[in-house]
Amino acid sequence: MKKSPLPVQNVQRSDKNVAGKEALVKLLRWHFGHADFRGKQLEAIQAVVSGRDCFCLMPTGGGKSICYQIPALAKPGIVLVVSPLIALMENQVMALKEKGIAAEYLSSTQAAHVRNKIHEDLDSGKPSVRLLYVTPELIATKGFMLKLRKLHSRGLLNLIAIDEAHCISSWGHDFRPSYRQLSTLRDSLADVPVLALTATAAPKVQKDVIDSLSLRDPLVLKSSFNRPNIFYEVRYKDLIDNAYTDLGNLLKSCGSICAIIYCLERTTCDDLSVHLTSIGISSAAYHAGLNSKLRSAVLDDWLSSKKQVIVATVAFGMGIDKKDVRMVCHLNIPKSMESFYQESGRAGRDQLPSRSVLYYGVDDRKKMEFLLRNSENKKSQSSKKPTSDFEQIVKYCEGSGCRRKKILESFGEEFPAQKCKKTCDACKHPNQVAHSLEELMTTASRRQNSSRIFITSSNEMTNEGQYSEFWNRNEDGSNSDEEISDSDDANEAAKSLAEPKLSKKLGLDEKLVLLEQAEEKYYERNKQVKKSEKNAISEVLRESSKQRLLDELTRVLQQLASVKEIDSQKASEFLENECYRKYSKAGKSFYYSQIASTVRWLGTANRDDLMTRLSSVVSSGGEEEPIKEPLLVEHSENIEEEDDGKINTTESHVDETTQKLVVSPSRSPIKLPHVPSFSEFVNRRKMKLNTSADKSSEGFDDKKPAKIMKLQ
Ligand SMILES: Nc1ncnc2c1ncn2[C@@H]1O[C@H](COP(=O)(O)OP(=O)(O)OP(=O)(O)O)[C@@H](O)[C@H]1O
Ligand SMILES: [Mg+2]
Repeated sequence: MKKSPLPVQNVQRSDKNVAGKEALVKLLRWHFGHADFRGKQLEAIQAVVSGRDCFCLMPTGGGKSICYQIPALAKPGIVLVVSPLIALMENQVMALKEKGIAAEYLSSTQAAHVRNKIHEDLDSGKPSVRLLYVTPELIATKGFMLKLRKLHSRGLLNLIAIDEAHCISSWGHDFRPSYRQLSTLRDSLADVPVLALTATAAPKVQKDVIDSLSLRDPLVLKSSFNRPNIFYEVRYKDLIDNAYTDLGNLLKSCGSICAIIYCLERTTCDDLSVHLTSIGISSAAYHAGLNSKLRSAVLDDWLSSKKQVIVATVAFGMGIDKKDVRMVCHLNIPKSMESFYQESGRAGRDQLPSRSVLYYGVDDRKKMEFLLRNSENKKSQSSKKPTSDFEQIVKYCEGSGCRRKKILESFGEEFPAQKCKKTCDACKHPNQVAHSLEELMTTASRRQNSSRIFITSSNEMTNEGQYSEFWNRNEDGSNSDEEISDSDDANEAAKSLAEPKLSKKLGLDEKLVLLEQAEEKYYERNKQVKKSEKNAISEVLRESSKQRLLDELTRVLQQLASVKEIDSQKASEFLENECYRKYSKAGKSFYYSQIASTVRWLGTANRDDLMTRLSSVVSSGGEEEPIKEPLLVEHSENIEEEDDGKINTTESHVDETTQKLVVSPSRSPIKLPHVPSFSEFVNRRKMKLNTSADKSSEGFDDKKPAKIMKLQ
């Protein structure tokens, strides 16, 4: 049953010009059912009720909303709340209405008659609304500003609250150009107190917010950003078999808890949600690729605990007030410590023990570096440094020592590790974490070369419009009247890397394909690039191919433990050189195809195959032989693609006296198992995608030669 609202009280004490605590606590208890104020809530409320500007920094879930909701009940007039998301406004207005508090929001998504009703109320002599939620875009319109001035002239504007105020700062992790226009509020409504609220802790953002809103001698309230009820943990993808399985097991071991899983890509959200559902965890995907109806249905199901786990991109969560989220997982590394703090902070808003688990992978790090570098290059005039912000979260994952300390110190807050009291994995299991990090470093150093691919590629793609949205919201978006985007920008960029839809765990193989596709797209759009350049095999591609061969060979040699004679480093160089010599003139597509074919051959090779093909790099156990020129032994089948697309089979052997490769037409049928060429591999995948119904076509179409392969 709804409570009847307490009449609006003028709680300002005439003697001290400070609102009385008792009256404010009474309002809090009556309307919200909380026993007392938390942290700095009371100070913030008293400041704004007495007419002073206030800048309020409180951690996620700290209770910032109360700081403007109570003033709306404590003083006559309207509290104007500026909020960045329609979903967030809806959520809060609904909750307030349920408590019997007269709150409304104005948005272009509402039916005209609803909006008209609110305007009528505002224009009336005595508006009933106490809290009016609006978007920054609406504030920027002349008509609405005129309305605000009128309200103000009638003494009806009590307070202007800017929620998620960090959105005004381009230093912040969630900059919204439309927030910039809020700087005009101070000029137009000079003596209305302004309350800026944020959970963003970076000092440069704080200063930017205060300056941009022209806050006058504001009371600056800062709470500690420590979230003692959250246990922080990092899991290393490179050291576990499958992150999906690991995550599934983790969730299962926790019982039917409420959780949020953040992924970088929409496709991953979909895939992971399907996986979790298949193992009996009720889950749903949420991202900007779903239509708004579906998204609100998913949100409702999750808020009402019909669904246990929501698998989402960063489009999800700002200001969502679900108290009992017990776990927030990041399946991919976030773009900054600020983003991580905000997102992980959605766990445990009820202050009960909760958990943050970040799955860190070297490949993910490279991908994120790639995206950030693109965005940084694109916005070269801007002074922000996404990549250096990113370093903080990389250190969080890759560094030893207390995780909590790292989070807090990145926000300029001193925190001795002893205070953590074993509430992070590094403090609770220091040896285990140190061991994992050691293993990770070994893996990472092996892969160092391949990281260059992404970095180089990102530089090449600087001008690509498709990547421009990654770091911040669209800076040209200001003309889209009240168009509040909750799209997951990172996702757009990632998506273009991730198509066609890939399997759950991206291997180097797929990544190279994606890179190749990205390169191809780039060349297509830059007609001035010469054809010859387009087809050249770059050093970067060669290095990455070597690495790819090395990875596969290492894996194969681990399986075939009896093969001790092959030096994988030399062997991978040998194999790469072989492909290069053969296809350097034909161009990178053929070269690449041959590399892929060799990798697949490695995957099927047995001891004898390896010993035969790699005989030149097999050590005899005594003195090491120098690597011979890669002209020697071919594996018995040698597929060459001719201009007409036919495949000629040749056989080769080494002439013992001359040590030269002798190639002769094949006399015998192919002996080794068929190794699909890269084109066959690609075409088969296309076929699979197109005719998924026809699951029976297992074999490859041998009549279709590799020539039809064209990367795009
Ligand atoms: N004084 C209080 N006592 C108990 N609970 C409170 C108090 N103040 C707020 N809360 C509760 O804390 C939760 C978080 O509040 P709120 O949504 O205002 O946090 P926030 O600081 O705005 O977080 P975010 O940064 O995520 O938006 C809510 O469920 C709210 O009811
Ligand atoms: Mg909030």
